[in-house]
Amino acid sequence: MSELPILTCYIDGDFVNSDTHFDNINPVNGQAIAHISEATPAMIENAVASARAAQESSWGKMTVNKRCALLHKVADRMAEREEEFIAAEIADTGKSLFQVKTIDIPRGTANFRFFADLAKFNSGETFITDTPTGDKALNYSINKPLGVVGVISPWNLPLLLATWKIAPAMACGNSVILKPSEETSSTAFLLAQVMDEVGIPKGAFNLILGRGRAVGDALTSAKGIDAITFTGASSTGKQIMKSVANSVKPISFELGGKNSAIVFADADLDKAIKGVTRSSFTNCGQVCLCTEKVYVHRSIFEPFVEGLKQAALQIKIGYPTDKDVFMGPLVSKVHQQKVLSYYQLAKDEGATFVAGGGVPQFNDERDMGCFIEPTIITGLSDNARVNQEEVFGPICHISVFDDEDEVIDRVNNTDYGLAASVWTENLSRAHRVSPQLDVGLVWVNTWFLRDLRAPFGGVKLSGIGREGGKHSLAFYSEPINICIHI
Ligand SMILES: NC(=O)c1ccc[n+]([C@@H]2O[C@H](COP(=O)([O-])OP(=O)(O)OC[C@H]3O[C@@H](n4cnc5c(N)ncnc54)[C@H](O)[C@@H]3O)[C@@H](O)[C@H]2O)c1
Ligand SMILES: O=C/C=C/C=C(\O)C(=O)O
Repeated sequence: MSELPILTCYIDGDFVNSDTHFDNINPVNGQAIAHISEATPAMIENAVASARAAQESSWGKMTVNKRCALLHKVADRMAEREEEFIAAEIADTGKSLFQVKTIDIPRGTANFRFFADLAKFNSGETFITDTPTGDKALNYSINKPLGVVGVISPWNLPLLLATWKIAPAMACGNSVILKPSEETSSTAFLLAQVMDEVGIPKGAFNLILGRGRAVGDALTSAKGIDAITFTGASSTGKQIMKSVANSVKPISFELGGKNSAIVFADADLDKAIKGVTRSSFTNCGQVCLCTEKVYVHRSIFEPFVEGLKQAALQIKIGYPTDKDVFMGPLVSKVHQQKVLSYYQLAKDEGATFVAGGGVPQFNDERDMGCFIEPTIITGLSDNARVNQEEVFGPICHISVFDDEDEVIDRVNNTDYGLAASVWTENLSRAHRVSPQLDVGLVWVNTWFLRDLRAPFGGVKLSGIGREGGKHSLAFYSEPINICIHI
């Protein structure tokens, strides 16, 4: 084995290596930066047994105040090790230092702090009941943990999305087994170190590393898993549904999207151009909320297209830690080839390329990486494959529209239903249009502005259920109603 570090699993309070490894690749230059130890079936079984034991004793029986105090300590320790988390997230994903410092890592700690506070208010309901015989009964409910929760997270916002599930699950008294994406194991491994350093009881948090089909599938089909919370592609969600079907357990799905931005004639044009630049190209377009379809009113179509083109051409692509870099590489060679295949499909479908369409040349090690140009296209129908399928890369298609009802119908013409953004200075229009969009999240004159108390999730192929605030507490709890005849 080379001198590269080995990222191991964390099971029953121990860091456990296996004899199966695969390389962790830096997408900036295609170089291996670590070996990942892939969990074996026996290790997964041990993780489930350990999680069950902890949930039935040390962790599940701990008072909510003590549990939440420990989760605040996790956040404290993550903050102390912030620089390591930043470096690890960049090494795995290639995303810009700006984004990692302002979004990914701060939300990792914020997720723990938010739910460590909120879980103390995870209260039940009480009813005084008039009985048919004229006396009374007291109905009250209490919230119990689900038990052992399998957490499966994606590679695009690795720490943010893993802790968005782990924090409420653990705050509600569940034990968790985290299976992060095989592309991005590093911050999950650091999180396991933090859990260990803080003294989270063994088994309350377990980490199993490895590939989706092998390890993820084993986790979802394992006996002793009481619920699955998953964020990832809709196609994977379908696989997981089949895998858990025989056991009938709660599932929380945050899946794919094919999100639109609508720019009305009365929009603030500069604000809309800046906003759609962010919503199309942030994280190299690898955010489930990113805009891949832009609908612009005919009266401002030309100036908008030109403005977005200039904004795209000014995007600095390069090393994640270089000054002013907005876009690093895509997460992997496989994903780069997938996105480039959609660029080719757009060409084949007859799109006009307003900007981008290829791979930037650096004439250095970065040419071995997974870089790609931010791309703007026009001229395709709404039913073109590029306009129906999720690309999950830095590309958007701009279409012209004439009236409100038309554009609402066109935005809803998709099997997905995650997010949309509406750009208008007309208050009535904002409130009239937003509820008509078949999505879970609408932003007006902004994008990806988050309140952790708000419901987060999608409809149709974009998911099942909501995360955030009381919605997370509800998913990770089992309400029990108790009726006392007075
Ligand atoms: N709705 C949201 O909040 C949200 C957030 C981020 C990403 N996503 C979606 O995720 C996708 C990109 O992420 P990705 O490529 O990591 O998704 P993915 O579905 O390929 O993988 C997600 C996770 O599932 C695991 N996995 C893969 N196959 C599995 C199986 N058969 N059983 C169990 N686990 C399995 C992977 O190892 C990974 O940990 C995009 O479609 C994006 O839209 C959605
Ligand atoms: O790529 C998808 C991003 C999801 C973001 C969140 O779930 C969040 O901000 O809580």
